Amino acid sequence: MRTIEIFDTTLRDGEQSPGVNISTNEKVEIALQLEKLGVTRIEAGFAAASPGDQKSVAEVAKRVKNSTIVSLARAVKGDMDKAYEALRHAQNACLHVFLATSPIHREHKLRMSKEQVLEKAVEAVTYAKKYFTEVQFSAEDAARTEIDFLAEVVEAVIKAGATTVNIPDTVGYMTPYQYGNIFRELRQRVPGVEGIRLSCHCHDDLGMAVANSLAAVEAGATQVEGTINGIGERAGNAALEEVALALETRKDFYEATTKLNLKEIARTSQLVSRLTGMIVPGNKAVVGANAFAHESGIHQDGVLKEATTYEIIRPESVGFKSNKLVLGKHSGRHAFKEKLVELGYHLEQEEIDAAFASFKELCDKKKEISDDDILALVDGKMVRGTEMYRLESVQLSYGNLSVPTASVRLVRADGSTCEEAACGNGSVDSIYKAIDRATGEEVSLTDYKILSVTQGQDALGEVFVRLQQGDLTVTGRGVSTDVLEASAIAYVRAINKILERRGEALVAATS
Ligand SMILES: CC(=O)SCCNC(=O)CCNC(=O)[C@H](O)C(C)(C)COP(=O)(O)OP(=O)(O)OC[C@H]1O[C@@H](n2cnc3c(N)ncnc32)[C@H](O)[C@@H]1OP(=O)(O)O
Ligand SMILES: CC(C)C(=O)C(=O)O
Ligand SMILES: [Mg+2]
Repeated sequence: MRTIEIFDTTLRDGEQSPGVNISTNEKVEIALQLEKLGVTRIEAGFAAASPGDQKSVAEVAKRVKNSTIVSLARAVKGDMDKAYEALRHAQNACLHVFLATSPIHREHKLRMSKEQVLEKAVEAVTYAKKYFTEVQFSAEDAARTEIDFLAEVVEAVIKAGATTVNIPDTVGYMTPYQYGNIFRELRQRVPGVEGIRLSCHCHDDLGMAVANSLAAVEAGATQVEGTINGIGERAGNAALEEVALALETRKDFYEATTKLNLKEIARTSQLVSRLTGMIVPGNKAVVGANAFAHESGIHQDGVLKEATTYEIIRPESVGFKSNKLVLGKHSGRHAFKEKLVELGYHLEQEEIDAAFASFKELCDKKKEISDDDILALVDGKMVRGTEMYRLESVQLSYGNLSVPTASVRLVRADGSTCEEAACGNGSVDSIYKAIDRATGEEVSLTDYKILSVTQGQDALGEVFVRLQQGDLTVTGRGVSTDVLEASAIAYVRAINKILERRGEALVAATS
């Protein structure tokens, strides 16, 4: 049985999903969960992309001990230097340098000849090897590259010291048969290929990312790259949970498996979904809400008699399990903390205390507290850096014949308060106009979603907003039993993120 290594790029390619942007603290939270899931490599970001990305890679590198931390870099010395700086504290680090090799990219994007691409790839790997033992080279758009040239590049970068060579299907163009053949050819023709990791990286433009990754494994790939829930640029990347479950469930066929702790899959998927705002569709394989639900009578009858009639994966094997701890009004801090650990959180005492206080408040409003309630609560209370504003109160005057008017009171990081009122086209609009006035920020609301986190009349509502200010796009999430309060919390959080990006929150807190 071969062991396939898992390279997770949720924090890099996953964050390239349009509209997604994850703060440093959120990235650390996801990375710690990925470490628990047992991924071999975590691509924490693209350090040269922005100071924020460099900081995120560095923070993840400091906190994660059992997975190798990777930063992406172009074949540019400045990019590699920034990656080196960010990865200095990692227990195990890997530089991931890429350069496109396909004719389309060579001609139109890089404007380089084959010879120049070959020379630059070798030069980049040689430079990276001065600082890193582990260097991964990716031939971007490898799948649309002439096979002779691709083999030449792979051979040259191996000679220059690359320890992993990745063959991405950057634009999701391949069929499984074609993609597998590339790996077969490279295995046959490239000297030295048996001594390195050969990696696949698939995109889902034609819905074949997972099938292509599995075809690569069949043809000799030793590492699979992808993201949790398949998030990523355009249609996304190969969903790692699907790859892992396909290998596990069909190891009779693939004769390969991963070292993932599969029981952590549900938790990881939920965490990534919450922190990115990318909602997992109900029918999504492995982690969708319906993945283990049976609707029709004949199926229900079969499952009641013997689960394997209609279930090829046991829900418990991927971490969908029944509650062991039932929390309520009479629970104390120990049980609460235990529940947080069970749900996959690694919170500081300050964060636990804040979440526990809200939990007790919620107990007075709700009879039963479900895991989803706790997840929503904790997520809302996670301390994410210095927050410039906190919503203290929101009041609304509304009637079907009058103009809605809202007043809000915000508390600044230094303890001072600001209060404003405004009219709007609807309740939410008036709240948002009042917050704009109180903060003095001009932003555009580009997305607004309401979800019910839990069920019943006393359900928690979750609001997700996306705001734009100039080039900045941020998201915010708020949870409350009242959707208008949740709307206000989400909006204030998004504004805090804008301020954090502009560096103002930090200045305000330290001045
Ligand atoms: C397939 C992938 O997922 S690749 C990763 C994609 N991810 C990202 O691009 C996110 C992060 N990117 C960024 O923040 C920015 O693009 C930066 C900071 C890297 C570069 O920004 P800018 O200097 O403004 O350049 P811009 O993005 O407009 O253009 C990219 C430049 O890099 C060049 N380039 C692209 N890939 C590579 C590479 N692998 N090695 C060297 N140069 C490259 C392009 O040809 C272009 O060069 P040019 O300016 O001489 O025409
Ligand atoms: C940077 C590379 C590996 C990439 O994401 C791609 O080619 O899709
Ligand atoms: Mg990619």
